Amino acid sequence: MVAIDGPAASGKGTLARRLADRLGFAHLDTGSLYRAVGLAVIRGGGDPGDAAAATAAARALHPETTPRVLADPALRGDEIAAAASKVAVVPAVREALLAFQRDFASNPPGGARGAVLDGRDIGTIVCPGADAKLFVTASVEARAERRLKELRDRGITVIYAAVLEDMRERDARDSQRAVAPLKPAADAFLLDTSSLNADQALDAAISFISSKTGLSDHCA
Ligand SMILES: Nc1ncnc2c1ncn2[C@@H]1O[C@H](COP(=O)(O)OP(=O)(O)OP(=O)(O)O)[C@@H](O)[C@H]1O
Ligand SMILES: Nc1ccn([C@@H]2O[C@H](COP(=O)(O)O)[C@@H](O)[C@H]2O)c(=O)n1
Repeated sequence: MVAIDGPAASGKGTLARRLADRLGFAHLDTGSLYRAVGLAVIRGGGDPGDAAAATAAARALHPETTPRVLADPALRGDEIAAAASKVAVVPAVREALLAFQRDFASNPPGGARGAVLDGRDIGTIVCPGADAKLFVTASVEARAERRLKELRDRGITVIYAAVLEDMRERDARDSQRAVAPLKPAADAFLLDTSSLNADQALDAAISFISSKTGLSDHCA
């Protein structure tokens, strides 16, 4: 099992998807779970900062329906990212989402031979016994540039300064919260992608994972 953590737009999701593909593992983007809770609160007319509403929404997610909920394109907006980081500070929300993540890691769906989970607390809390842990990072400016490009490619009008400010706010909320803050596990491999493209990041991750676990390409 491979655990990948890191801040927003560091490239951890891209890396996790590509690694899972190369290794023949199932992939879970755990940020989508928090986004689903934030979206449910907003759709219910509530405030993502309301701990009771967030807890009720997290407890209402059921394993059988969760895969469909996680595929909702409405999860991808920046408003939902901010809502996700607000519900994520609530300990009862995190507790409610833990079993689904751990079950995915230990029983990967589709008969996959392993799992890659990416998020903020995978190596520290969700799967502290992971076979390999990576902490993917990049400068906040590089991450804001990436997110800006991504949003503009989707036809969304946005300015760099606003994206940078959102990124800083989310970084602060994620790394300063009391429960499961964003931080590298003591035994994580630190991968700074500021000056790496996605292929270079994948190569660096594969060589770390191979040295740590002996796992190699699914196709090799
Ligand atoms: N190494 C890289 N170099 C440049 N751009 C990258 C790199 N890796 C990913 N990207 C691009 O940066 C953007 C953010 O990447 P990605 O979604 O993988 O980040 P993330 O850490 O999962 O973000 P989030 O936590 O917000 O979901 C995407 O548009 C992606 O294509
Ligand atoms: N393991 C995780 C994953 C995510 N979060 C929170 O959700 C927000 C959205 O995550 P993305 O990866 O989709 O950007 C994120 O800012 C975190 O607040 C989390 O707490 N733990």
